[in-house]
Amino acid sequence: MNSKILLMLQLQNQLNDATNGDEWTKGLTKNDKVINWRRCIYMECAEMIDSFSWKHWKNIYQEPDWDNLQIEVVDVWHFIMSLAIENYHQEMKGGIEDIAMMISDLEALHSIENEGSEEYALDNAVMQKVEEIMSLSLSRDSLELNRLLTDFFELVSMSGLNLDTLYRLYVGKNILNQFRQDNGYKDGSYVKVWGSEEDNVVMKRLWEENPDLKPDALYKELTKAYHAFVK
Ligand SMILES: O=c1ccn([C@H]2C[C@H](O)[C@@H](COP(=O)(O)OP(=O)(O)OP(=O)(O)O)O2)c(=O)[nH]1
Repeated sequence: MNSKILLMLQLQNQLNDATNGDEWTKGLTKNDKVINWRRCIYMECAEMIDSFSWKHWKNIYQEPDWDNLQIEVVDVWHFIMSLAIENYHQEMKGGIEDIAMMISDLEALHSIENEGSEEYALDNAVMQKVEEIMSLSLSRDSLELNRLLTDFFELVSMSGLNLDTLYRLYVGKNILNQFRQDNGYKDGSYVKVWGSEEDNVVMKRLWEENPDLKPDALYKELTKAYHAFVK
């Protein structure tokens, strides 16, 4: 079984427990808000498309924002794992280990494990892949989890990521999401821009500057950086 996949699923489960309460797999948060992971996926997909200058009438020569695309890919990954955990729970197919095992057998995972992609695909090909993920999540048919995961891993590769870089960015964003929840994200008191930078950018920099940092230490660094700007 792929250990990185298992760890990411465990971290996602913990983040969702902390954000939504322990019973989130039933489809409701502890505040009785309906959870719709498919909607989360297609809305993040729309944000992904915005990383490209897709409007044929505006800023037509602007280069794609690949850094932003990668962050959105990682956001969608949070939601795809959540949907998989919910689906396995609701259809009594098993728990996190079972999902990790199923994912470990996917051909598309092997291709991002082996070849480290550092190349970006052509803009239109990436947008088409994003739209495939969008249409699978918009569909009212029963969930095609294998297809969704396969399309997602293909997108990972097309965005210049591989399993190692996805893993590292995912752990960083997961910690930031937890940090946001602990600092008033739900009630709106959280401040997203720290000085002149967005929290996502600060997290990415701290994480990239210190490759040996452990997730707990990243959380502490975020706390320091936040309190330097936000009292
Ligand atoms: O139950 C939840 C709810 C959210 N998320 C994560 C997924 C994603 O990483 C992030 C999305 O939250 P939001 O849309 O508020 O933030 P964002 O898209 O990261 O904001 P921005 O792009 O402005 O940084 O929160 C979860 O993991 N579980």
